[in-house]
Amino acid sequence: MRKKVTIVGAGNVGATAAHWIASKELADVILIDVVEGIPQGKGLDLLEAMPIEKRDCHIIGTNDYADTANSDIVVITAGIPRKPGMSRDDLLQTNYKIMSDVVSKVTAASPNCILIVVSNPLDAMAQAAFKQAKFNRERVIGMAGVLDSARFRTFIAEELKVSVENVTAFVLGGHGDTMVPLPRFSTVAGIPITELIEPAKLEALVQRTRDGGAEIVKHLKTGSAYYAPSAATVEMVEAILKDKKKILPCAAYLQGEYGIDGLYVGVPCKLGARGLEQIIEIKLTAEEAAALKKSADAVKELCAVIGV
Ligand SMILES: NC(=O)C1=CN([C@@H]2O[C@H](COP(=O)(O)OP(=O)(O)OC[C@H]3O[C@@H](n4cnc5c(N)ncnc54)[C@H](O)[C@@H]3O)[C@@H](O)[C@H]2O)C=CC1
Ligand SMILES: O=C([O-])CC(=O)C(=O)O
Repeated sequence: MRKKVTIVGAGNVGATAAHWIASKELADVILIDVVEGIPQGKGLDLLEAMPIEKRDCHIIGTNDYADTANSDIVVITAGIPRKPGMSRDDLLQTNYKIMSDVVSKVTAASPNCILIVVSNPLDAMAQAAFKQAKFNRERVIGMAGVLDSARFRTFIAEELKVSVENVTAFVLGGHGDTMVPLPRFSTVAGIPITELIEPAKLEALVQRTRDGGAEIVKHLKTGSAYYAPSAATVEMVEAILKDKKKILPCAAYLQGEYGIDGLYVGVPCKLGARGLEQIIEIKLTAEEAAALKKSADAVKELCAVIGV
């Protein structure tokens, strides 16, 4: 039997994630939304692309959580995106209400699923989902670091005019202005980028990465990025479905790792069939550790506002 992935929120990120999943033939997809007609229309439209793409995935759109029953993975993209002039944190109260509603429904329908949280502000939403779902931390994971690292990799590849395939990068911390790109752990064909890009230029790439979401919002004006975010989400989905044991930067509930306790923050994680299978602790310099702490403190502040 094919695996079943539910995507909550049939908007830009949700529908595009469904597209990537189907194009890679990873699983059957249930697209669910509160708006009537949109998930049904997008789901059927995508299903009708399958003969052309030669992919046997079944896709349906629905407003009924009964259709999502016993999903292997549930991706939550429900919520409002930001507009120019807003920070992700401005979405906190609205998206917290939506997250609470969604988590109670998906966990009732799929008590054994793995939850991947995408809605912003990401780390606080992951924390809210974790507290409400009452799943163990292996089964509630937030998507941000894969996206932030992909942006950093893009900028490095463009700067050095090398294949994106040569570039690896790590971005830790919360998915906000205080995120922590780590040049020391970013490489081109195994060569640390600190050997290849001079410090001032590198700092500019780091800052562009931190502002990567806002850069897209400024162009789009009506919403935020969705191609790279959905591709990043689907890399996590694939790692879990295929039990790849892939190391990816994800938001995970820390219990003492990196000196942080009881909080979702982005760190290197191993993803496999059980979800979050391991948190990798790397030794940070004093400066990197201070930046990570500052980022975690910003997440903690947001969580305190909504009491999670
Ligand atoms: N973690 C990350 O790195 C990223 C997070 N995001 C976040 O993802 C979220 C979605 O972004 P977009 O898809 O661009 O927005 P969108 O507005 O295109 O889609 C959101 C969808 O959620 C639906 N929705 C609202 N309340 C719902 C509920 N209670 N149940 C089910 N569906 C509901 C809406 O009807 C809409 O179709 C935003 O919060 C955005 O900030 C976006 C990009 C990257
Ligand atoms: O910028 C936003 O609001 C959406 C997002 O999280 C991103 O693209 O990094």
